[in-house]
Amino acid sequence: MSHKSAKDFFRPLAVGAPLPLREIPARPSRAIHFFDPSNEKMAAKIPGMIGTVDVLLGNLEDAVKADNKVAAREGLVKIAQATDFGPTQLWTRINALDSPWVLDDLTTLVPAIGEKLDVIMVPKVQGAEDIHYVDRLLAQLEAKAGITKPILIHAILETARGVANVEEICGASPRMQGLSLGPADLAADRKMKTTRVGGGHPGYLVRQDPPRDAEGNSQIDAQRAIFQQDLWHYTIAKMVDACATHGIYPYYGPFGDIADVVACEDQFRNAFLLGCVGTWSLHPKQIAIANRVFSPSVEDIAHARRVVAAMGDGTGAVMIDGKMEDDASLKQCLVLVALAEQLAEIDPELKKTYDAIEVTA
Ligand SMILES: CC(=O)SCCNC(=O)CCNC(=O)[C@H](O)C(C)(C)COP(=O)(O)OP(=O)(O)OC[C@H]1O[C@@H](n2cnc3c(N)ncnc32)[C@H](O)[C@@H]1OP(=O)(O)O
Ligand SMILES: CC(=O)C(=O)O
Ligand SMILES: [Mg+2]
Repeated sequence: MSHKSAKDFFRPLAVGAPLPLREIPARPSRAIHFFDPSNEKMAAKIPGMIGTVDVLLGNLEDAVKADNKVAAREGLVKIAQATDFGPTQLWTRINALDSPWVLDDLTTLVPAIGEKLDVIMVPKVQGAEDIHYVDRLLAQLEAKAGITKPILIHAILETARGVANVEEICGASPRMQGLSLGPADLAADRKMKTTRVGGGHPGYLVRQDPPRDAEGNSQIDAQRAIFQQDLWHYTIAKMVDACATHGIYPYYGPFGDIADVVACEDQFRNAFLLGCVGTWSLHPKQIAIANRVFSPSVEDIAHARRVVAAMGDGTGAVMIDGKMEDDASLKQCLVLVALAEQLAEIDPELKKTYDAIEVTA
């Protein structure tokens, strides 16, 4: 197998294409809000959402009817050309690489709105070869269109082979911005016996051991606590490790039970705690949930700042509220403090909230 030299990653893949980035910027992306550009009612709401959400994503793939694929592509071009997105990023999800639409998606979008597109999400990525294909094609199209900044690639992890190859996918190109979990297609591809778009399942559980009677016999019919387990823990953890290794960003994905805002918040928070930087929003009501969950809480920032202040030069150990803090807990606190600072730069309300926190001794 031939490998590129390390330096090859910093050369464009087409003469005249922009130089690849050496670091992926840590731009806030708590919610990636999906809209169907062929749905006129939905599309009309998009300009008014700028500044209320970190990322707006024009979706061309699943959830767009086959008859509307061209209208969605053209609708996205129209919206992007007519709109100043200000602080909000513009992403798209193109059709799958084996579909009849994807080539036209790329050859239309890059020349028409390539300067405005921050990230292209590629669905059903199976391995590095899929990223290499998009990488080279983007370079050719960028060069031809005179695009000045490289368009980044985000892969959806939604096939068993994609999960098995997650490391090579993350490292396949300097364009790789991040990964999202695609729980619906992944469940189907793995032949999981679920019927949902993300979230939990009441059947996936662990039950408390049965109590025993005086003779030591198990009382299996007794009332016992059950603990629902997280179907996605393994994949999200694997994704987070692969992204952290490669300096790119992991995201949860869709939560299809739009009405269940409580379980949605739980699922998002599990992903936040495990290391994800954001999630998807399918409906306007999920944006506020994502923004809340993926912004560190006042309590966490208050505690983190206390640890930072108490740790001085960052070495040694101190006791705070009966707990030992040292270099390693300080590093965790610094992750939260850095995230809060980054979010405060783009979110004035959050800045006020974080500025008002008093650091106690
Ligand atoms: C597994 C995967 O691939 S997940 C990713 C693909 N799926 C998607 O992208 C789905 C995107 N979301 C949607 O299509 C819709 O939100 C649906 C189908 C889930 C629900 O749509 P509706 O039944 O119309 O929702 P609802 O009636 O609550 O909508 C309320 C308002 O919000 C608007 N709205 C709904 N979703 C969105 C959205 N994603 N963006 C902007 N506006 C929206 C509706 O147009 C409606 O406007 P109105 O008040 O002026 O009539
Ligand atoms: C996110 C997505 O596309 C899926 O769950 O299949
Ligand atoms: Mg999918």
